Amino acid sequence: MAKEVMKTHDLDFCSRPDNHASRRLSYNGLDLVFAPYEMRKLCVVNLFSRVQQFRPIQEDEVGRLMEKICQLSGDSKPVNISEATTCLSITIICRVGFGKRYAEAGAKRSRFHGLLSESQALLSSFCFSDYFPWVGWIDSRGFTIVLKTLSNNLISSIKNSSMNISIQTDSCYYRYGRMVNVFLAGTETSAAAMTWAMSFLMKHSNCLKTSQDEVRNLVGRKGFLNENDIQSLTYLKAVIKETFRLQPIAPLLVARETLGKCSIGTALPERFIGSSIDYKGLHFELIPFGAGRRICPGMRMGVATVELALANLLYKFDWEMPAGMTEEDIDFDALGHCTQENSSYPCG
Ligand code: HEM
Repeated sequence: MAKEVMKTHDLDFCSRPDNHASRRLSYNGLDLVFAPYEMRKLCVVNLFSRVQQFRPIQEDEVGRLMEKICQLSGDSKPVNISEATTCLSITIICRVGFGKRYAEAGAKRSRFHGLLSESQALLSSFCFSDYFPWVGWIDSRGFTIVLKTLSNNLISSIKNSSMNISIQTDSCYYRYGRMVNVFLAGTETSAAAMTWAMSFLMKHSNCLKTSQDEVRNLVGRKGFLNENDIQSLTYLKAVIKETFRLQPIAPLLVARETLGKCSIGTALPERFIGSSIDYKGLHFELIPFGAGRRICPGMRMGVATVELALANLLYKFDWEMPAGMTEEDIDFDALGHCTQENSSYPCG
């Protein structure tokens, strides 16, 4: 693959619609090249589609999250769902992809979290920075240090396994670029989906009650829902689809402007009960993961994380708005963003 450093200005990004084109991101001569085909192969064939590989990890991490929330609720502290779900997504991706717990990355962990937030914020304001290049780019060096450690683990585990993937070692930045892309694509998306779904349920208390009744009646006193239990949760799955319909994650994370006002109907998960409409790219009424050749390669993993976490959050805890707030205060037109400074959720 041809690699050239783009220096038109400090920040440059190139993405062509061609399916096999590379995506290139440069900062001060540091070249990150994303090759969609290889990235898909990394995601789909080798890592994130191996259900048996990520299931126990997801269950373990969701279990740890429940324990953390138990502690917070025992101390009567509010839970920052956005931050808790971001920690959950990052930790699962680190463990599945790199065999390492995000929480065990020590001092680098919080730096890593900050870098992800920064890069996400920057991608969201992408057009703005085209016009104002002085806004700067994510701390690429910081990202490189963390991802170097993580991706070296990944590379040794791939080399020691029977996975059929060729690792290019000619440019370490080339490799890290692909890692950054998978991280950005896989963490904020799943976390945003969980946060929106919880916000939806908090705003619609009748849906919250129906979902909770379904989950609790199904498992009784079992204590924890696993992947097998999830398959029978018809109503919860409908709530997740309705959340995808009302708040399609990817277009909301990357800024878009609509040409006109449009109405998307009332919030009603029941519309999906008994309906064949699914999000797997075959029904264009609902395509939160895209469709066709470029459909999200992390769809199964993303959905599995969202379903498992939500089911257990609803099973284990009774939820209410923080003191002084009502469901009318939940604004579905805007997504609040949590920063490191105001975070209260202890990761790990
Ligand atoms: C609920 C969670 C998620 C949602 C809503 C979501 C949504 C999307 C969407 C809409 C796209 C663009 C598809 C297109 O271009 O037509 C995409 C691409 C992508 N997603 Fe996801 N995603 C999620 C989770 C994940 C996870 C967990 C991973 C990886 C572990 C992942 C990895 C990727 C990658 C690598 C791409 C780029 C694929 C390409 O360019 O060919 N996603 N995702």
